[in-house]
Amino acid sequence: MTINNLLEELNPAQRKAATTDAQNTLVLAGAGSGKTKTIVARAAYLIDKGVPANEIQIVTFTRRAASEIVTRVESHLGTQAEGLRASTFHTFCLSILRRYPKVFDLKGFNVIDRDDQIMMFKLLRAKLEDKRAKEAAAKANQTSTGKTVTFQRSKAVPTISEILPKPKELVDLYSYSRNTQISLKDALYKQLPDFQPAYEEIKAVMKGYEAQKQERHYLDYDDILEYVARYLNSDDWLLERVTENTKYLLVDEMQDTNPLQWLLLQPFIGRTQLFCVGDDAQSIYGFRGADFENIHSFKERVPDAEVLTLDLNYRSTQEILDLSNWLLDRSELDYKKRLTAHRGEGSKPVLHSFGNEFDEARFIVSDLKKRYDKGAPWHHHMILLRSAFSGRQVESALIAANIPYVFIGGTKLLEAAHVKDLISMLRVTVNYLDELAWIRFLTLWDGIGDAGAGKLVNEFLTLPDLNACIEVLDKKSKVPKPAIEALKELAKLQELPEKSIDIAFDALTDQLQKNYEKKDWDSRARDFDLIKQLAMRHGTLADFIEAYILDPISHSEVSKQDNDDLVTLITIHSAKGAEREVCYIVNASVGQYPHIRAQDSFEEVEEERRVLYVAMTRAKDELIITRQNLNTWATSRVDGKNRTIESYFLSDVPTDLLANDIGFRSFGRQRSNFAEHQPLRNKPKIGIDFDDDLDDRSDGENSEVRF
Ligand SMILES: Nc1ncnc2c1ncn2[C@@H]1O[C@H](COP(=O)(O)OP(=O)(O)OP(=O)(O)O)[C@@H](O)[C@H]1O
Repeated sequence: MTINNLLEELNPAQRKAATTDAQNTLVLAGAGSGKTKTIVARAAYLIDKGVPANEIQIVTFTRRAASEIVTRVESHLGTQAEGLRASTFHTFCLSILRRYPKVFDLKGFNVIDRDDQIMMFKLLRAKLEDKRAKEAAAKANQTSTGKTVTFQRSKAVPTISEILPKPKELVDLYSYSRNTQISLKDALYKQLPDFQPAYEEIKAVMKGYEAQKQERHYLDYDDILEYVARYLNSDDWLLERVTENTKYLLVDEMQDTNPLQWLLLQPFIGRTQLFCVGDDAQSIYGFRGADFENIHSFKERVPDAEVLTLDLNYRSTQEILDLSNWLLDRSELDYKKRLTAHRGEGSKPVLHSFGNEFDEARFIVSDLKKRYDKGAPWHHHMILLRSAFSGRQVESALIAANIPYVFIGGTKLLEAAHVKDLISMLRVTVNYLDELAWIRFLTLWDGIGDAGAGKLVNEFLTLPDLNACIEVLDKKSKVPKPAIEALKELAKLQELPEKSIDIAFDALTDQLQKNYEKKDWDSRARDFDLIKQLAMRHGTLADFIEAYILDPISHSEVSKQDNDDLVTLITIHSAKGAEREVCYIVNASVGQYPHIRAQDSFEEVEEERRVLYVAMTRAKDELIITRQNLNTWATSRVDGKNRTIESYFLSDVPTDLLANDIGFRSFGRQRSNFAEHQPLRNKPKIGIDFDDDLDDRSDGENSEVRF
């Protein structure tokens, strides 16, 4: 296909965007308005105009989106598109870190993932606990030897686990602080206000975490971005090198970028043509720090920026868009959006209410079956969920009814415990200083506990290489001989990742089977074939490990065959870009949209509105919304800033927007009184603590969380 054919496929607004001469452009693209098509056309247009493909960098949020864009450009331009780069923010930054290691003074680092971080925080908490216990004992000792003894009932000193957030929460807090570029104190205030009294302890743990990362040459996800962002902002040599290879930067899903990502994009302004595409109404990652302002203030932040809008929707019928538009219209935020359906009219959405989740699941299954019996394939149907957990009832109903389905949005394949066990064995062979991988690997074996593993690892850290560690293992540990032999073999074999997986699997299988005996080992074992398929795509073991630590692929992404006829069960956060003929939004009940936990914050409620909007706009022909336990519902109220906070988005949907007469009925079983269910935790007001707002890191040296 020629570029002219491709451009002819676009509507005038899309064409204007794809062929713009503006130095910087923001394309505000409504749901289903052809965002991907426009980015593909933009890249193809630039290449056709003579821009070398390798001067164009496309940045997306998922590896899947990146490879889809490249494949589509290649299908239009063939070899002319060779060298076009599309990657996630993290992979883009990692390639810069790898290319200019001297600039960052980062020879030989290891990327650690969330699980590794959680493990580190666990260990650090334990260390702090130990220290406090020792201090308390020393104090008690002092008192008992003192001259005056007062017989007072002393209050028990709270333990660290009582006063500190859980390791997972600490990881999220740490990451939030870095991604939003706010101080730890502010992040704590926003994310975990109940833990503010433990600020000093939290700070100590975080400092310990950073010291340990440095010592062990670990980089976490946020380091990867922050190193590159800070150095690009301060090292002109680096900026020149990077921008001479990146004359055009195309950014997808701009609404999901956060302040750290903005910091990364900033130095490109003026040196690179920026072409950013996004939809503010689909911004649903605020909880991870995504910042609306990256879109709303684009024009002020980027000189001479041209802002274009795409609002002709190709996906859905007008009735589906009418309901989606209504939902946005009710917001006090101005999304300046009114989607119009290119396809014209169709059928109105329906809203069904049920007494409980079992009836709701039964309805969905029977509705699916009816449609299938009438000739609709399973893959025309998508069931949208709030969270993986909230889908359990529907999932078991699908299983019981023998309906084939794929689940997207659950645990990622490379995050599953048994897979990480195997990867830990491979990781130590890539880098023998990888303490976390050693601990995971060693504690897999019978007879090796945390303490024993810790001792061995401390010794490994003083040794010159992997072979020396293997010798120590052989002499001093309970790791069985075959596993030690396997490690030796793996040490020599770094360029055949799929073979390495076989060797590691053979060495570990008996022990893993034992460890996962009661946890569905047979289905877990099948995952290793999938891992091999992934590994085959990589030239070295190190490459494979790094790629999938950065962006763990989901189980279904690997196992799904294109010709499988399956219903899609998906979390809304995974459903961006997805579309199906028939979509079910499950459990759109009171307390779910907006979620009850969000109901005392205007910003969070608005994000919830956008979650529901993303879900609605996935449907092409039919939108079926189901809910439970509808008895009474609270109406809107007003927050401190006189903004309306809605307590239930669907409390008064105009009946003419729906096909059925929903009639608010109460349902027999499980009656609930909504008023009793509102927790309304007293979150403190959000504001900046200027005392803590250090902003003196212009030298690019320090890529750490601010205290
Ligand atoms: N100009 C066009 N002519 C015909 N179909 C189009 C055109 N532009 C987009 N489409 C179709 O509209 C649908 C939505 O496009 P696309 O997936 O690119 O939208 P999107 O803006 O990325 O959507 P969302 O942000 O909601 O995921 C696709 O099926 C696409 O082929």
